Amino acid sequence: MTELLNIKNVTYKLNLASILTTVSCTVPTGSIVGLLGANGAGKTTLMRIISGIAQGYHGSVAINGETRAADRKRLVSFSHQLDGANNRAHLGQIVHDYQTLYPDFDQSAYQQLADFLELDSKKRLGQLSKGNRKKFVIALTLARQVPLYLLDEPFDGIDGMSRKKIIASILKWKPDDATILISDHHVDDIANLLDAVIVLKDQKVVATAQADTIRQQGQSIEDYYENIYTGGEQHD
Ligand SMILES: Nc1ncnc2c1ncn2[C@@H]1O[C@H](COP(=O)(O)OP(=O)(O)OP(=O)(O)O)[C@@H](O)[C@H]1O
Repeated sequence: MTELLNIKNVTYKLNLASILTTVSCTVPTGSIVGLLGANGAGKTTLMRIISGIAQGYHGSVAINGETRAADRKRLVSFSHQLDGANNRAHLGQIVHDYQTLYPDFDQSAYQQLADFLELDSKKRLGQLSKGNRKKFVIALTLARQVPLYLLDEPFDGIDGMSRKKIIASILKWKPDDATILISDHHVDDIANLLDAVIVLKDQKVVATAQADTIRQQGQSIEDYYENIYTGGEQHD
């Protein structure tokens, strides 16, 4: 399997505080990889670095061999939470803005996802419930046609049935060569989706494993994560 993402010795500080220390890992093309870790472990920060948003780190990040942040930005769709977006804007307007901003935005893919997730484009952003806002973010993120998707806690605040629906939408939509890095606190929610896991703890990657290897050892991914969380480092 070819490597889509290759992170080598990434170290990152913010206001003199260490956030990530010599983080190294790889993600194969076409895989769905869980980025697991407790609150504050650095998952969002690592995604911000991968996507080219966070600057000033040491080490290297390559997506399809591209290491410059400006080049990586074109190759990644990151699930921004629309924090800066105008709450009075209609969803249709925001979709239009995405089309203008991202030439790789696929309107028909968006429409399929939006229909499946029952999003109403006539609603204003501020009228959406927390869960529906998350669904909107997922549809916008997955509608871009890029090699790498970064989904940062896509299910936070979403009810169980909607979670199932979003997971179904990811599986239904996913082209074979699309690669997804997904973070979530509820490991059991995403366990069935995953081909591999990367665990962050104390600023470092403390474990990497193939999901099949974990299952062959008779463990659930949730148990594996709990063992790492309470124990030490483990690598395939
Ligand atoms: N702007 C900032 N200034 C200083 N420290 C920050 C800043 N943003 C994040 N941090 C710190 O960086 C660390 C990693 O944060 P990050 O949001 O990446 O973790 P996370 O694993 O995504 O956490 P969560 O699961 O709670 O979302 C935390 O200790 C956090 O307090």
